[in-house]
Amino acid sequence: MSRPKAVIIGMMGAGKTRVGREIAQILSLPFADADIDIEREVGMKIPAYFDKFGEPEFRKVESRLICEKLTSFDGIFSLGGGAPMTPATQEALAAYIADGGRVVYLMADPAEAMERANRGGGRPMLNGDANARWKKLFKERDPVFRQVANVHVHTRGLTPQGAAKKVIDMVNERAVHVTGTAIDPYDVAIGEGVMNHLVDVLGDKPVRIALIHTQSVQRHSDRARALLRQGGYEVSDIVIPDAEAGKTIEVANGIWQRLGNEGFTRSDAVVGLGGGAATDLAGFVAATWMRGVRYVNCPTSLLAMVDASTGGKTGINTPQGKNLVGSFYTPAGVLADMKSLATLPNDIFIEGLGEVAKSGFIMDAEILSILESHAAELKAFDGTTFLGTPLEDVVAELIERTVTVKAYHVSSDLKEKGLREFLNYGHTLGHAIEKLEHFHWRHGNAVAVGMVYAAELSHLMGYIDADLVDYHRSLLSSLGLPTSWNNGSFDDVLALMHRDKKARGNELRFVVLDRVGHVIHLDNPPADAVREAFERITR
Ligand SMILES: NC(=O)c1ccc[n+]([C@@H]2O[C@H](COP(=O)([O-])OP(=O)(O)OC[C@H]3O[C@@H](n4cnc5c(N)ncnc54)[C@H](O)[C@@H]3O)[C@@H](O)[C@H]2O)c1
Ligand SMILES: O=C(O)C(=O)C[C@@H](O)[C@H](O)[C@H](O)COP(=O)(O)O
Repeated sequence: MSRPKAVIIGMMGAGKTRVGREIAQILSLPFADADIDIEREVGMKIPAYFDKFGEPEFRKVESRLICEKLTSFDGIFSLGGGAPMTPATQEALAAYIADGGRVVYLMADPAEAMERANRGGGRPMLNGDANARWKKLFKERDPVFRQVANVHVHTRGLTPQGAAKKVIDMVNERAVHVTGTAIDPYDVAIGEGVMNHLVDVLGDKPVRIALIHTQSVQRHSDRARALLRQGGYEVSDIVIPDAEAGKTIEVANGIWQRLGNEGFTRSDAVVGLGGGAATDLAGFVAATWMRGVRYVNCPTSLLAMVDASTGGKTGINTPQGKNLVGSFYTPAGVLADMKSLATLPNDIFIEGLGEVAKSGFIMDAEILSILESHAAELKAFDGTTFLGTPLEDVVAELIERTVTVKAYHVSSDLKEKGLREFLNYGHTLGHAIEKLEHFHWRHGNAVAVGMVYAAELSHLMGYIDADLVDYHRSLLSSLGLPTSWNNGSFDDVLALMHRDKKARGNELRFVVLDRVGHVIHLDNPPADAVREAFERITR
């Protein structure tokens, strides 16, 4: 079955046909325009068809033709302005995206688009006061287009060739579209240079941007700040303490004070740049300032790319435990720029593999195969020589797959009522270890030990065999991750596991495997199994 390389949607006058043709030419692919195909099929011009049969009939023909083409045409396919408003077309586009397709929303400057739309003439939807009609349609269609497309390309000031090149770059990037109940859809873009989309993702509403980052990623924050200033924003550069020391109420309070003093309003925005601790804190500030402002994450560690920056869990630690205060608040976009990994130390890269392996264990067994096949190279990761090597593509695929697992769990359960809890595999013990180690143990390392613990518990409960427990140990240690911990008492661990967010009342709740790629809840397991599994990870 063929499918288009890209489908272009946008308002009348956005340049869908012109830019679409350019893209097709650059890529040596065929180009199709739905409006031209319709005219060919019905044997008359669209305005005449509208006059004779009316819009509903036109939409039926249009939708049928688009649905056919989405599974039979392998070029660049441009749709008519109103096409994505038809529910059947929306469903077909969603299926196309689910199959890896790229629906590109060409976002032209409204004045330029109106001018072009008027110039062309012959548009039945613009009869009467054309500009007023265009604006009205824009108001109706823009939110739908944003929802329907998984690639948003701003073209203001670009020539058709420039816009075509931008679309090609964005279509060739890896991206995971996060959508679902209670989520304003957004993309996680993965690739070298994706940070360049920062201004596009923030949009033109914010005047001020709080760029929140740690000192350790200064090289990347300098780049972000330059991009933001070029984009015309006033940038407040906010440096926070490194790692978990940044995830505190005192740090958040300091930032709230700055935002207040610097006149941040509800239409201003936050950019979180750094490891997971920085993006958790930045998201928390964005969620709480004026009860919520737009934010974009630029994760710079592997762990932040695959996990922390996506999904909308934001938060801080308290003396009582990890991530106990926070909110579910989704970003407007995530830019996982592979260039950031060039400065990432080896041990912090390896830590990130803990959450990657977790996603393999709970859902995508292909992740485990990739980890197995490349364990030695991954373990030897060296950021300074990494870019441009075959390993970069392996890592990009691991990021895309892991984010896809996360997006799946988050899409129907943003607020973690059930399904999302599966992402917490290994975290019940993991968080307890982090706390007892005063956060000197890295999160991904603690989760690795936590997964071995959960596997032992599952085995003791009869869900999995000893081989699968051994496989946890051998895979994780081949990547350089720890599989045991022996620096605290069972009673302390148990007390902390009772404070885990999955616990209910006095009952412990765990996430355990019943086979590779499949997880279940384990509620209130017998006390002796909980203790015995702990004994087994201390050896
Ligand atoms: N919100 C979520 O869903 C979620 C998911 C997973 C983890 N987390 C949180 O994320 C945190 C762990 O994230 P982490 O592992 O990234 O730790 P981290 O944020 O502490 O970063 C680790 C260290 O690496 C440095 N660093 C990051 N990127 C770098 C780069 N490119 N070059 C040089 N140094 C760099 C950081 O400054 C820090 O010193 C924990 O607080 C965890 O609770 C949140
Ligand atoms: O997104 C989720 O949901 C997760 O559980 C992902 C975890 O990998 C992540 O470590 C998260 O921060 C844990 O959240 P918490 O609610 O257990 O604090």
